[in-house]
Amino acid sequence: MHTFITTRYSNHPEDVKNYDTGKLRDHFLIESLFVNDQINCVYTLNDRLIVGGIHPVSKAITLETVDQLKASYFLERREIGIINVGAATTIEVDGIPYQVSHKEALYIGQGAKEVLFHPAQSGETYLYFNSAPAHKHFPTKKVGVDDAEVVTLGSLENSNHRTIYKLLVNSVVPTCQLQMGMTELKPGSVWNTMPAHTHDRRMEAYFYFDLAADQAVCHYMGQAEETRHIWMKNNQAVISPPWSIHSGAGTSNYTFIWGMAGENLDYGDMDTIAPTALK
Ligand SMILES: O=C[C@H](O)[C@@H](O)CC(=O)C(=O)O
Ligand SMILES: [Zn+2]
Repeated sequence: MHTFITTRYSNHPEDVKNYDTGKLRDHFLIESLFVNDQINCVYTLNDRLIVGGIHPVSKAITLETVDQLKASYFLERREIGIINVGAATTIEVDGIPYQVSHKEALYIGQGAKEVLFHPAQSGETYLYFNSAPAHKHFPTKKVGVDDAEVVTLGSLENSNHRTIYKLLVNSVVPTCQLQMGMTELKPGSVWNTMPAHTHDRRMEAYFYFDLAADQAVCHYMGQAEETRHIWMKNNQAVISPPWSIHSGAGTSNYTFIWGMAGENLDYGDMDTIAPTALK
């Protein structure tokens, strides 16, 4: 057994108003994703997304089923999206090897029985994943940065100049409900997802990486008129309930992975909030 998983419950926004720093962090922050030869994950009851990290070092490790699923194998009733944030490696899906390089994604559809994560030949493998319930099979597909739908948003003047790589979105790969991508902040830009938004139809998880060890990101959550913040370090993730904004400002630039599950597959379905409307 090399998989460790904890459950996080859903939260009512009226309740979250009363959370202090520790309680906010306990409910929403995922501090430790990468442990040698382990899969570490969180099962959130927000759309039942599983958020996790895979770090094979001395041996190949499999995607094991977990008690939360009551399924004979992990992907029996689920789909998964994996993004490599470390050195190039091989992921085997029912015996078929996929080479996944740094910042490339692999979508694996419902029904794949054996998924094997190999350690990198050179360098270290860090794989970040999101998995959502799925009741239909779609083919496994590797998506590189060249296959992504790319948009550049913001400006250096507004400290939010960034490139959004939509990797696992329905124009690139068919999925049941999962959408994932990666946003890179340009040097000198620190704000992500500003103007902020909510999408009550879908929850979201953010994973911050490529952040220097001595720098931090202040992640904002909550309803627009009642925001809270969580200070985060490199390689940490945070859960955003459907009713919450999700935005951050770093003490330097960084990259992050966003992943969503819920009601529709329309990336553009967002209710934008003007910066002046935030409280
Ligand atoms: O619902 C979409 C997600 O929140 C992100 O794609 C937003 C983002 O990467 C950004 O604006 O920087
Ligand atoms: Zn969003």
